[in-house]
This record gives sequence, C-alpha cells and structure tokens, in this order.
Amino acid sequence: MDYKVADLSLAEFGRKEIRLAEHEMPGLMAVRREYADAQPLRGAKIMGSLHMTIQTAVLIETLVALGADVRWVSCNIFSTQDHAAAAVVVGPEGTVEDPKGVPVFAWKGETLEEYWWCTDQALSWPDGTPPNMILDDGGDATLLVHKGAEYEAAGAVPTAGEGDPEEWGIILETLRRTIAERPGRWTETAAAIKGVTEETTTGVHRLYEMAKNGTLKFPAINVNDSVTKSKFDNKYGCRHSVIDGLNRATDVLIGGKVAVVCGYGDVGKGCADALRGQGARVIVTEIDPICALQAAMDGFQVTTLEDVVDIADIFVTTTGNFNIITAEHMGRMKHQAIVSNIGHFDNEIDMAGLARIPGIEKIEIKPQVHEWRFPDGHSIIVLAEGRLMNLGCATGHPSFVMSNSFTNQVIAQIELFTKTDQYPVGVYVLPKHLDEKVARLHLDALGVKLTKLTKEQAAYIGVDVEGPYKPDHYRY
Ligand SMILES: O=C(Nc1ccc2nc(N3CCOCC3)sc2c1)c1ccc(CN2C(=O)C=NC2=O)cc1
Repeated sequence: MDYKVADLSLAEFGRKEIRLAEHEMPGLMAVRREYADAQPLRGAKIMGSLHMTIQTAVLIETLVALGADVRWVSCNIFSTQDHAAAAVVVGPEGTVEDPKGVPVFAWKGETLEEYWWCTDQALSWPDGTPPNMILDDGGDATLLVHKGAEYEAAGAVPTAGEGDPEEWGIILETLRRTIAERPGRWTETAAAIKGVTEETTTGVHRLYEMAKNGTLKFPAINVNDSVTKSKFDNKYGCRHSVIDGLNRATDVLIGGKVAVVCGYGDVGKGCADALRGQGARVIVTEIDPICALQAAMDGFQVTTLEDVVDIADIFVTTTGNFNIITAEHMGRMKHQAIVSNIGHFDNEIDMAGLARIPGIEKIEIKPQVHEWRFPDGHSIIVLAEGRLMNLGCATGHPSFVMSNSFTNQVIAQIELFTKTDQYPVGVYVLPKHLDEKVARLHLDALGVKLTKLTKEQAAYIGVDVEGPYKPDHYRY
C-alpha cells in the first residue's frame, strides 16, 4: 500500500482519539450500521481531498465500511493532524509494521509542491486506474482533473495560470509532468468520475462557475448547502469553538466583559449566544437591517464599531467581508483588548495596516497569540494573526458538528454513485428528505423523541407523515 504521512508511530494515539470521536459522531456510526449489509459503495473508488483530521478519519473509515476503496489527501497544507493520518494508514486491523488501512498522502506543514504531488498521487490507483468518485473540500481535486483534461484536449499546458502565480506555477508544472508521463490520463480520469460531493462554499462557488460556463464534466452535489451542514458548521460549530479558541489562547475571563460581535449571520448568532452564555455584555454590529433587527429582538445592543471600539474588551469578526476591524480601530482599543476573527479566511482584520503603524511592536506570547504594542505603550492581543481563530487557536469544530457535515457527505456519495443516471451533469443539493435523514440520525444520541404527525395533520399542512416537512425555500 502506498502512502506518505509524517510519522506512522503516531497511529496508536490517533486510533485512541478516533475511538473517542466515533462516540461523538452518531450519524456516521448509524449509516455504517444501516448500510453494512447493502454495501452501497462497493465498486466506488473515492479520492478524498479534505482536512486530514481525527473526525475526517471517521468519515474515511465509514466510506470503507460501506464498501468503498479510498485514497486521501488534506485540502490545506497546515490542517493535517499527523496522528489521524497515521491511524488511517495503519487502519483498525493493521500495525505500524503491516499497515492495512487507507492510502493517505498528507502531513502538517506540506509545501505547495508537496500538496499538489499528494493530490496527484491520490488521483491514481497503484494499477494506474483513476477514481470514479471525488469527495472534495475547496475544489482542488476537481480543478486538477478538469484542467488536466482541458489541457490534454488543447494539446498544450499554458504558461500562465488563472490565480496566484506561485500556486498556479506549481499546478501547471504538475500537469505538464503528469501529462508527459501518461498522455490522456486526465481525459480518462474525467471520463471515469461519476461525480463529486463538495464540502464548502469556496468549492461550491467554483462548481457553479464551471456549470455556468459549460466546463463541468461530471455531476456534483453541493453538500455545503444542506441545512444540517451549513447551519451546524456556522451556528453550532462556532458557538462551541469561539469560546474554545478564546480560552486556549488567552484564559481571559469572559464574564463581566464587553464583547463586540461583528456580523449577525449564523456565525455571529452562534458567537453572540456563546459569549452571552459566558456572562459577557454582547454588542452586535451589522450592515443588514434584517439581521440587525434579529439581534435587537434577541436582546443585543446593536450599534457601530466606532461607537464602542474604545470600551470593549473582546472583538470577534464573523462577517465574511474584509477590513471590518481597521488599524485605526485597533489604535483606539483598550489596553489588552482581544481581537479575533472567525468569519472569512484572513482579511476581516486589517493585519497589514496594523503592521504598517510606525513604531508598532509585535510580540509573540505563544504560537497564534501576539501582543501588538503601540508607540503610546498600550497593547492589543490578536489571535491567529487575524485568521480563523477556532482553527489557529483550537481544533475547529467538534466531532458532533462534523458528524452532521460528514453524514451529508456519505449520503451524497451514495446518491451520486448508485443513482448516477438520475444526476445529469450539473450541481445539486441533497433532497430535503435526505437532509432530514441526517438530522434524524443524530436525535437518539441527544435523547430526542420526535412527535409523529397523524395522517390528518399531515394532510392539513400538505406534507407526508414521514416528511419532507418544509418547502425547499424554507429558512430554518
Ligand atoms: O483549516 C483548517 N485547519 C487549519 C489548522 C491549522 C492551520 N494553521 C495555519 N497556519 C496559517 C499560516 O501560518 C501557520 C499557521 S492555517 C490552518 C488551518 C481546518 C478547517 C476545517 C476543518 C474541519 N474540521 C474537522 O475536520 C474537525 N473539526 C473541524 O472543524 C479542519 C481543519
């Protein structure tokens, strides 16, 4: 079995954490039981490109339990948990000396060249055959296949890319090398793939763009927009992990402090709820009158950042936009105010503007926690250098949240692999009854007892007794 991970000896530690995570991922464990006999993924050759974490290990081993043959990479050069990667390679039945798990090509701190080498490795089986399914997060695996097939059809790989020059230079070099090694390989791969299931907004956006410009070569299920994925990630995941990140980074007492949450979408709602739960006085900023009204109805003061920047102790940006907290804002903050972002990637806080302030001093307290001292002597504490603080200062979302996301992924893989003829090339969301199924699979673990509709009540609201219970446009 081919693989490349940081250190196989970490497998025992990884296996212990996988065992604990399984208990907190009831949806995945339920689908293993439900489909154990049917083996719906027998014959599926799934290439996965998704953060190689302990929770993803449970996803991978669920796909295997349903009959799939799997190869895996991480979709971020920093996000691999090396003990998770090691445990997946060794597998539940294997040993470090005789691994019997799944080929993984991932380690924390990959270079970009290594990242794209890993993606290429996982997109080809040892016998040279391609995958017939992709499970993607961010769209890099889907991109490599599409661009490879495009350049083979054009008979040439262009010299210039379509995005960041450094990364595109590496992608183009990867394609030049692989096309030279095996001409026609990417055309064959694109033709072999029945479909892709996509985890996140970024990847989904790329898919809709390809569908719109007619370049999409196989059907895709947009997992991101399942209610039981995005609502969980955004509201319940951040409600948990914003506190996790703040506590691991600063140990600040949140109770009694003034916390500003910029944005009151699902992420902001989760963060405001969590911070209020810790006893903070939470102030919300918003641009959208509906979200602002919701915040006010939920009992939060809603005002502008400028009005409160000099009285708040904790700042959390959740907007998905950029330059929300500027260098000027930070210059006006209280001594040792804590500044963090849990919304967009890394530009909600103007870190470049902060670094340009004459006489500013950056002091590392510990990894991902920096004190920035202004010339007048006062300081602020910035978490994760303005990047997502729940990932930089904690471990992202907890297992139960990921169980919802990943159960959607497994069900979407089964849908596309077993009902391919029902999915002509295009981008789909899971039908609502399957979104509801994901929720159902998590209820027992929380001791939930559902009320059943009578036939008359179902008829009264025009639904089936077994659902789906809401129209597609319903906003939960
Ligand atoms: O992105 C993730 N993780 C991550 C971890 C560290 C890290 N360090 C970085 N740098 C930047 C440059 O300077 C050095 C440090 S970027 C970075 C990213 C990530 C996302 C979703 C899930 C999904 N997930 C699970 O699988 C389990 N819980 C989750 O939330 C995982 C990781």
